Amino acid sequence: MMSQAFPKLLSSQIAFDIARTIREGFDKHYRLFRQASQDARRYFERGQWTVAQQAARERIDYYDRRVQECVQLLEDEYDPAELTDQVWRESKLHYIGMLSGHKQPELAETFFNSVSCNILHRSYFHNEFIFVRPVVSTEYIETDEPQPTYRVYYPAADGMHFTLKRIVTNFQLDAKFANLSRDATMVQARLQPFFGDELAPNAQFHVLSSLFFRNKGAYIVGKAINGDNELPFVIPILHNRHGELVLDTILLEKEHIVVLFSFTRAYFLVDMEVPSAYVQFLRTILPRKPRSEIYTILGLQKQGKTLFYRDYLQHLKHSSDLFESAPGIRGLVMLVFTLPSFPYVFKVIKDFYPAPKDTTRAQIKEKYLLVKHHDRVGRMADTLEYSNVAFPRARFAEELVAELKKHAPSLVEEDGDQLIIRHLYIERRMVPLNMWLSNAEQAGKEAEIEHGIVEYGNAIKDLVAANIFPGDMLYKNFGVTRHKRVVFYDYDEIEYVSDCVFRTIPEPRNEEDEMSSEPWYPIGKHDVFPEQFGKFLLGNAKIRKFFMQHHADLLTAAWWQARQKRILDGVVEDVFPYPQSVRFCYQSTVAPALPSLETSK
Ligand SMILES: Nc1ncnc2c1ncn2[C@@H]1O[C@H](COP(=O)(O)OP(=O)(O)OP(=O)(O)O)[C@@H](O)[C@H]1O
Repeated sequence: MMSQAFPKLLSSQIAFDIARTIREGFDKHYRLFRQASQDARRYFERGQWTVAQQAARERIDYYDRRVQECVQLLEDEYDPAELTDQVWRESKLHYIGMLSGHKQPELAETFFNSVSCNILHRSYFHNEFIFVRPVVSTEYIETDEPQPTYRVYYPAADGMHFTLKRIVTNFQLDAKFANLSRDATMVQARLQPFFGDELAPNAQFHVLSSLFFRNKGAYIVGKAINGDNELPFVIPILHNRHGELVLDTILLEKEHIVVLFSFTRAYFLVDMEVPSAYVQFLRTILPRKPRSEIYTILGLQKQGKTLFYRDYLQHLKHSSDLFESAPGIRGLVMLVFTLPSFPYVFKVIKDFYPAPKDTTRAQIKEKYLLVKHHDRVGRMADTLEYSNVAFPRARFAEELVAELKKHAPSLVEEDGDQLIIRHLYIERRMVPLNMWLSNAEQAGKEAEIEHGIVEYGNAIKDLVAANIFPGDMLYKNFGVTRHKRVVFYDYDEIEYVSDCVFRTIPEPRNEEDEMSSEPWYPIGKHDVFPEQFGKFLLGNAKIRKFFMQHHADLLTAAWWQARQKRILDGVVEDVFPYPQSVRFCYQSTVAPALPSLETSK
């Protein structure tokens, strides 16, 4: 039904000017956002890894900066008294008009919300002033640029080998391939079971026109079609140790592709004129991934956050279960709750922390921000940060309300039938590793215990490669994902590996030292004694067995010191977002002909 307040005429010049200022603010944002992806390509071509990492980090803040700039412009220009409800209502309508023919209308709408909500007080949030739902359709938006969103190739007409090479050369990377023909042969061999000996008349490849850049890789994303079958694929392009390009593998397993786009990784840099078209394409290869997560992994995290919130509100409407404390050991600094029917957890920073925690809310927020900006290497969960979230009070278990009021009174407010939480983080729910291990133990599943421990050690090693020391390494601080990967989620004690001092415990000087229950030697603020990790981690005999078999090195200061030295030497480590076993250079038949990427740092 049309709102009664819908204006017949748009009469306010201010409303028009505000809409134009916001649109110009958004267009500037998106221009810079695309520029970052174009720069990423150049850094990749030249192998400038440190610069690339830095630029990827900086891009995360572009959005908030542009919103702030825009808010500032409007606040400088107008008296708050001029910004009446009528003006905002008209601004929104002008804005809708300005988005006709726009290539990123959904993002521009979100930008409007960000700016207007920044200026308006919360109690003024009103459906008529912001975009609660998308108004402008993103269906069938076509790019005006010479290259379409995806290119189509026909191997039956052009030959499979030629087509595969063409797919790669069409990206026109300004760097030499070591031996593209050899790599294309490997790709062709992996695709052989899909295409068989005779191609169907409709055999084709659809390949997204822009490369996906992240860390030291560039990824070709597409799908193969043959008859009624579709096969999504991703081809990572890397540098070998001579700085030449190689196709490292072709990922065809659904699980490998899903994990590549996981919420535990840094965002990709992809140059897209029409992002919604990329999202639509990616949904065909990742059908279970919500659109919110796809936008996020493409670096459009504000859009991801907006869509997530819409999904969440809809879920809330269509469910009836209660929010309750998350299963597992309660945190000392975070109060964690969940809605069983919804696969996420909500984390609130408590007001008080018992010893030995020595931190503040500001420091904890800083650590979460650090993780947001850092390469999460597939081992740290991404978090969405929200302010002033209104929950229906009736959906909260009484014990949970009591816990919230007890542990975070400053953040919780009851307002009629709503419970408002002033600040929280939302992240994907996992099975806490301590629970996973004890479930496996009870069920007598040794292989699962082994898997959990191997993954746990690998998670720590990947984090270390990314210069992250988890601080608190207890199993309860790690979770197991749907894909049975172990991921870290407790960030309040995180440190950079480069800032730590890894030490061996000194030999006791005398009998008194030996008998002392407290350390007799001085301990610095950043000192870490890896020999002591065993005390907390190896109480269980089965866990101990597997740990010592696979990760005994984690218990020696020497291992940590060696890793730290590489970081201080400026080495950017390779962390592969797929198993080593699928890499072409691991295929014994061709291994001698390929350069070893293990050493290509
Ligand atoms: N993403 C998640 N999925 C499932 N459970 C989670 C998740 N994050 C946290 N939890 C649960 O909440 C508990 C506390 O979370 P977290 O470790 O983040 O809090 P904390 O206060 O920082 O903990 P600590 O006292 O170890 O510092 C975990 O032990 C786990 O049981």
